[in-house]
Amino acid sequence: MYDLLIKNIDVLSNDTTINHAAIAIQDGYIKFIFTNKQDIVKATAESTEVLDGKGQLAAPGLINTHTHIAMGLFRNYADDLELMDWLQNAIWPTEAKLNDHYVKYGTQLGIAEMLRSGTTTFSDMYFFMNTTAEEVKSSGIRAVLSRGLAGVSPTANQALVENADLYRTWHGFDNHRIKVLLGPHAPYTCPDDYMEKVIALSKEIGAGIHMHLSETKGEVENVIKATGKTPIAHMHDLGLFYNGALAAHCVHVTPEDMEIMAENNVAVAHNPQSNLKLASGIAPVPEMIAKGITVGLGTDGSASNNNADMLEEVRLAATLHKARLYDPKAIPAQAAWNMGTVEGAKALGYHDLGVLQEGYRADIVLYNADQVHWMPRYNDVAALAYSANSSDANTVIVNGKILMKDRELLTIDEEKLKAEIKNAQEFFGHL
Ligand SMILES: N[C@@H](CCSC[C@H]1O[C@@H](n2cnc3c(=O)[nH]cnc32)[C@H](O)[C@@H]1O)C(=O)O
Ligand SMILES: [Zn+2]
Repeated sequence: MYDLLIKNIDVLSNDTTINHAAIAIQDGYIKFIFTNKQDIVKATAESTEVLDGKGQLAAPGLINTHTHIAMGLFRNYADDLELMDWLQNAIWPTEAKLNDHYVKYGTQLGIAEMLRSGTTTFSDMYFFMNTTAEEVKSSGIRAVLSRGLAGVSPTANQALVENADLYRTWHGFDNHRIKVLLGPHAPYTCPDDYMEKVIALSKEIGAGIHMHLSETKGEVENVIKATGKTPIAHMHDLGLFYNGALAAHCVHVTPEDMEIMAENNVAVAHNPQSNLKLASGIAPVPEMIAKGITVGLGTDGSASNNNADMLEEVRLAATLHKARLYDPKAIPAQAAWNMGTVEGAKALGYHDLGVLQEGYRADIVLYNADQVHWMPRYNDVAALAYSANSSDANTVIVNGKILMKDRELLTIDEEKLKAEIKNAQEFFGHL
């Protein structure tokens, strides 16, 4: 018996489209991809639920490797500032007014937006994370959660306790639909003695690391001034990478930094839109990939993007580096698509996610490909990277469960959500 069969469907598996296929899902995994008609007839009779995928393309769900998802609450709140000005003068004073109630609806807003645009996994760094975990649980999306840890904050030690609790409560939930990392925020908010506590806690409980690193020129210059080393080299010397890490941004990294990252399994969350908008720069992604570093894509928070649309990040990853290097082959469509899917999965420690293949986790997006901007259908990966709209995502499945069907969210009450976001806007007001 299969829990779900998607039939009459074109399936994007790695770089090829399998036409007229059927995907059989059992216990959250892709059990079979059938192409033989008789097999499909048989599987139809053996399935609890059958979806007709006519006119649609099944593709792996997008994987957002770096965000602060509840920051959707601050979308279009303070724009056109550079990182430190934006954080210190706009965002942090406003975040001081956050509580569980607002984070609940901010998280729901982000999850609704991600599901609607074909994202099935996100990696978050924020606070009030137990609330975020509850929203992940009830919405059915996949998430890797970390509690942002700022050593300079008055709640620095309490934050460590919260992150450890988050790990103990949620890590591994629902066959690893939820995982937990520690979230030391950044070099400029985490002094060395605090990083030592983070590393000790990581070793004690076995949790991995998610940190902003080498985001701006100013950050790198300040760390060099204080320690004589780049942020990557300094964190390496402190022992942060003893078991790999997920590093967000890595815009300003040297060839020596890249060697350290490659040798120590430091994966990168590349956030091209946020880096452009905060005027941080362009990360040397082709160079990092050439060194063997795993690079995934992220949106960063919706206050610095200003949306959670991963297809935009795929498109930017595919185009930005071409122009920077005057090389159309710098990041081909397939490489950008892989960064948005299977490479992102690897960066988050999932090795059976991000490709539609037997034995892989059933996180699947059905795109409505029967539209003029998809035609002609020479190359579906190129269509996704260069032509598709994220709203072409029609049906979304995570862990074998349908979370959006024909553009209707099945686990989120959108009308209530919109009303709550209006209330939040009134509460936070203007700067
Ligand atoms: N300071 C918080 C915890 C930090 S959560 C993660 C933080 O990252 C911030 N953030 C969002 N985008 C970026 C970015 O691009 N670089 C650095 N920090 C960011 C975000 O506003 C949030 O404050 C506390 O009181 O416990
Ligand atoms: Zn960030």
